[in-house]
Amino acid sequence: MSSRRVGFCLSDKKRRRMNMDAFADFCAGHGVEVVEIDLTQPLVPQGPFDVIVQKLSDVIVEAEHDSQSQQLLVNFQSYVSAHPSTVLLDPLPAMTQLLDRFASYRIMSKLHNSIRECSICTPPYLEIHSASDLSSIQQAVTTQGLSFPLLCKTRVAHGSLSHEMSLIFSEGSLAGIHPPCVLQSFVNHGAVLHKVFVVGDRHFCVERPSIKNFPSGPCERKTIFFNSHQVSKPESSSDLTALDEQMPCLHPPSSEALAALVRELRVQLGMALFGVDVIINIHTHTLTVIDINIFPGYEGVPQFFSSLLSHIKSVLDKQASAGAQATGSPELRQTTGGPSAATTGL
Ligand SMILES: Nc1ncnc2c1ncn2[C@@H]1O[C@H](COP(=O)(O)OP(=O)(O)OP(=O)(O)O)[C@@H](O)[C@H]1O
Ligand SMILES: O=P(O)(O)O[C@H]1[C@H](O)[C@H](O)[C@H](OP(=O)(O)O)[C@@H](OP(=O)(O)O)[C@@H]1O
Ligand SMILES: [Mg+2]
Repeated sequence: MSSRRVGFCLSDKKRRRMNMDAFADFCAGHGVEVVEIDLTQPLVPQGPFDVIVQKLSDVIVEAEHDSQSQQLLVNFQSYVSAHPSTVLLDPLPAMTQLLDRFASYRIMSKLHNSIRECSICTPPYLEIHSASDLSSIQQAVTTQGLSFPLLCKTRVAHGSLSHEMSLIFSEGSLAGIHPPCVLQSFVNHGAVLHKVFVVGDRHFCVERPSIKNFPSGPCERKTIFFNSHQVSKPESSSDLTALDEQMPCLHPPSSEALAALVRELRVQLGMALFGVDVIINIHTHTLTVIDINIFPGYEGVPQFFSSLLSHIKSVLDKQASAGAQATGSPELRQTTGGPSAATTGL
């Protein structure tokens, strides 16, 4: 197999977190050249690339209000459009939709009906688009079937501010929310989170600390403000994650249910690199999906490098055989190489 060239487009934080230099060394040993793409320089001289692995979420979010970031995004998209044989992991439109919790929660809410072989659900949630009077929010909470405690999360699902959230215990405390945001019923799950990390057709489930159980229903308790990275990182340990009373261990999610969930999400999202956060409801024992992340950290997945390289190779092999016909439209070839992933304009 001639040397394959893989470009990486990551924020500095992501590049360090992922240890991209170590991944480049790992790939070099397998005949795959990994190079870092400098978005601020012309892309053509830096290419060509067989595959580009990107997490441009920072640039996409900043492009909303910053012309320089918008130009970087336009340059990148122009390069990708002009090089249809370059496989993008993952396509920008697929990634962009997950930067908006309104969009990702709509996808999550349909899983219950699209996965028939097992029981998977998502907590009731409510989109709060703009500041509204308290009574209409309270009314909507009731009519949408949400139950206290409620979690309030920002609409933007990426970046440090997106991890600042609150646990709300009473209707009166809803006055403190800052739209645009989502309200989501808190589900007691015994302070154990199951992080499912997806890399192409492989997935890995890692157990993590999580928020403790709370009495169901409204109560006169002050809102708890927290950062999600304080409660569900491997080392997270606080009053918020320590159970107030012992409870029997819950069975982890069944491998069949996780496989069905990942299979469905890979088709729905058209992505190869994503994470799904899953909890088990302590009352119903139902597998409950609470979050989807783009290109997560894969902490606790020692197989990440080998799985990513394996996926890159499989995508390129498909590209090579599909290139033989070269009849598919360029857009269809700009996918993750996964199941008939559809791409839509940015
Ligand atoms: N509906 C819910 N019921 C119970 N606990 C929840 C719920 N939603 C979130 N949590 C808890 O809050 C934590 C953070 O929530 P969430 O994953 O939505 O935030 P996030 O910032 O997107 O996290 P990350 O990006 O690190 O995955 C979860 O790991 C879990 O401990
Ligand atoms: O783009 P961001 O910074 O929001 O991406 C986060 C992502 O939302 C998750 O919080 C990841 O954590 P895990 O789900 O535990 O992997 C973060 O990974 P990390 O290794 O950087 O903590 C992403 O940054
Ligand atoms: Mg999460």
